[in-house]
Amino acid sequence: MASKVLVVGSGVIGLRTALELLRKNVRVCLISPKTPTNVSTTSMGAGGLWMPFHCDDTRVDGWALSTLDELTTQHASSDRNVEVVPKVSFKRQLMEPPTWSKSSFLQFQQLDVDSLYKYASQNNMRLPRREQLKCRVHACVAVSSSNLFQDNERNRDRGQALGCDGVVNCTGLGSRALCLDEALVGARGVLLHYDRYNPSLGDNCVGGTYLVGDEEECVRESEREMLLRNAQTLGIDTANNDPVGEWVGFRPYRSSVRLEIDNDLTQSGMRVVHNYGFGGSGWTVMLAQLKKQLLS
Ligand SMILES: Cc1cc2nc3c(=O)[nH]c(=O)nc-3n(C[C@H](O)[C@H](O)[C@H](O)COP(=O)(O)OP(=O)(O)OC[C@H]3O[C@@H](n4cnc5c(N)ncnc54)[C@H](O)[C@@H]3O)c2cc1C
Repeated sequence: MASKVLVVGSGVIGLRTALELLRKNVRVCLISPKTPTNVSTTSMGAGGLWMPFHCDDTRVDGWALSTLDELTTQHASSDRNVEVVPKVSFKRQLMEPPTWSKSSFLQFQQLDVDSLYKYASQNNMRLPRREQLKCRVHACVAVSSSNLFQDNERNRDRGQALGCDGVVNCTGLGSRALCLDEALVGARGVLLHYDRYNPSLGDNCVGGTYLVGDEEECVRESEREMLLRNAQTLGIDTANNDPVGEWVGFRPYRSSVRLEIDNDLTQSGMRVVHNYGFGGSGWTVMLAQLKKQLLS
């Protein structure tokens, strides 16, 4: 087991990785260009709900269910970090009940909706409050492929200068440039926030549109209109209640999550583990994604 590890990235995946390592008495140095509570990061802006979503990796359902088990236990012990909030999903087609719908806690049910969308499903999701992820970031720096992952000599020197003997790469979509990973694409999503635009508290949000490969950073009028219609269906009086915020984010989508030891870099003397590509499910799998052997 490494004695001090450099975790790169302070989204939900980087923070959970850091926490797991700390629990194993490993010292952690966390670096990121943005603080964990910065709402412009994907993890902070996202809905933060438990639901496997647009992640094709077959391992995701298992990770999601074990995360759900742990959240259920935390909720039963009145852990205030886990909330149960209603969530309604609108579908154009009747959906097959997913495997996780059998969980009695989630109370999954299909609803008939007489609106733009023919079907909706409802269940009780849990939102881990994001205050729990506030932590001290060691240094606010961005690393680039040339200074961390490609120049092995400098990589080793840099790691040794920080006193680290391992690196976990949790840079989400940043890995596209960092690792020149062309399999990683942004899946754009738009959210409208009602009541309070305070992502550390459970606000009402509508959205989570999904468009793979769309890099547009502004909300389009057509999207806003569609989300407002959904908000109306949910009973929000949109005529007298403007959204207090809107947000565009990019899910780090990859057909399979990259969770592996980088053998090439590790041979050069610095053990590097990649941990990214969780698409629309980063929060959902957060308690289970890091394989035990990767932590050994
Ligand atoms: C609209 C929308 C709604 C969503 N809703 C949900 C939901 O309800 N439930 C759910 O489970 N998931 C949801 N997601 C998906 C979820 O947000 C992502 O799966 C998750 O945030 C990915 O976390 P991450 O830590 O891998 O990446 P990120 O949160 O993007 O974190 C990456 C970190 O790496 C840092 N970084 C990047 N490049 C570098 C670099 N070169 N050097 C140093 N640091 C770097 C960044 O600053 C950041 O700190 C949603 C996403 C969107 C867009």
